[in-house]
Amino acid sequence: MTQLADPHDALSLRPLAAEEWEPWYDALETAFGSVESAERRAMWHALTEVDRSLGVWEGEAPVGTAGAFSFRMAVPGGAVLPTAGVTMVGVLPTHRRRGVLTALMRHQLDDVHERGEALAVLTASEPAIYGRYGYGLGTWKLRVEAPRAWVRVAPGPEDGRIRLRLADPRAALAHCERLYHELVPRRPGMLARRPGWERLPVFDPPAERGGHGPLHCLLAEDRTDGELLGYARYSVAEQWLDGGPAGVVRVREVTAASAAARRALWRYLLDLDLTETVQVPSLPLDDPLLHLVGDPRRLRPRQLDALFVRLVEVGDALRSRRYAAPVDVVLAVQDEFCPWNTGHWHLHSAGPEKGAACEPTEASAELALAVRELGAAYLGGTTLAALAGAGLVTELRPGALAEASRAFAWDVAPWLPHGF
Ligand SMILES: CC(=O)SCCNC(=O)CCNC(=O)[C@H](O)C(C)(C)COP(=O)(O)OP(=O)(O)OC[C@H]1O[C@@H](n2cnc3c(N)ncnc32)[C@H](O)[C@@H]1OP(=O)(O)O
Repeated sequence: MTQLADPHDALSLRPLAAEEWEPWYDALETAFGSVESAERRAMWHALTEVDRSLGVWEGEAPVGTAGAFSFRMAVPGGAVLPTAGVTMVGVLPTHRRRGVLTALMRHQLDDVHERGEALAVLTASEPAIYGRYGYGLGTWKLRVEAPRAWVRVAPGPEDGRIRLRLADPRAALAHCERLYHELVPRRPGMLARRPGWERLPVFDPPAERGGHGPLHCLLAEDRTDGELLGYARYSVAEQWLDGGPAGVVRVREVTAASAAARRALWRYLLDLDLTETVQVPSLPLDDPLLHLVGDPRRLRPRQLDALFVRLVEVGDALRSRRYAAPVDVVLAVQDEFCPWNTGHWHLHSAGPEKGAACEPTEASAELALAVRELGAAYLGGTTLAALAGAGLVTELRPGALAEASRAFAWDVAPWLPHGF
């Protein structure tokens, strides 16, 4: 147990005990000002890793919460690394701005470090909160809302091979999860789902449908041998206006292993009878849908922040990914919250086919940046050059910025497949 330095309260920080979960989660809901459906609460209860859950307590009452999931996340080059997925962070309105969150983050990052996880990630309720703890914005997402009348996918040459079939989402789940897992290493930011997490993509309690019908699962299979080449999950809200039918399609996920399967899935989703609008809450910035439709402007894409990334162990993290181009650079890293990372790091790699080395060094720095900026650039979705343009990375040896920026960038945009 850790006492918090607060002149007025007797606040202590300690891990959660399993039987304290209900009041602990009540405190989290109060912090968010929301009440979840019984089904969602039960799902998060089942997924909570109690030994990674922290509370700040005033006597017996929880006033602050934070948890972590033991994820495995894909990084550039295809390695899938142990990663702490920070979650369930909340402080009661009565106890805000007294350092409760900072105490939770301190304890949590020390714990992540001791566990040997080089990375921590989170999605932020407000992006301004987590930079002070070293989290940088590492992935973005596109939100799309397409008027069906204007957006079409043209047929392609190999479409005859694809057979589309509707299936019960739960019955088809194991089949779809196999394909999902095959594709995880190909896109940085993808999360390999641990046992239990497969319920998330088909989670569909009636209380949360908001006027939509049940979730559907559409399978794209090879007509000749039945091999699963892609799937989509979506729901439809029926709606009738004076002018006629105006249903809304909400696409939760499109996963495809081939261009033909992807085209067939999108052609179906963008041309459902009685619907007028197709909403897609999250797509990668480089999603092929942008190139499949004749008029991408009509998709009305909006770019939003998604995953924040923190390098907890700079050397391990930088060694574990691949680099798009040869790089040999000394980084001066500043990390006030996790000072073991502060110092000069010599990063070198011969390019994407080779591994990388990253060791502490006494050599002169060539590029200076805070750990938050390394987190932002780590998955390859934000360039060091862009960060330097904002004054957040300083070039100390001419040419070092262009060299490192080319190496850190990646040709597949990182993307977080689901919230947590
Ligand atoms: C991963 C996730 O779960 S994200 C969910 C986060 N939770 C929520 O948004 C729920 C509603 N909000 C809350 O519960 C709380 O206000 C929290 C958790 C955001 C902050 O908790 P607090 O205990 O008040 O934070 P704490 O007092 O430790 O503040 C630390 C610093 O962060 C700053 N800060 C806190 N909240 C915010 C915010 N929402 N926006 C910007 N800065 C903030 C504080 O001003 C303080 O800055 P300083 O170090 O310069 O003085």
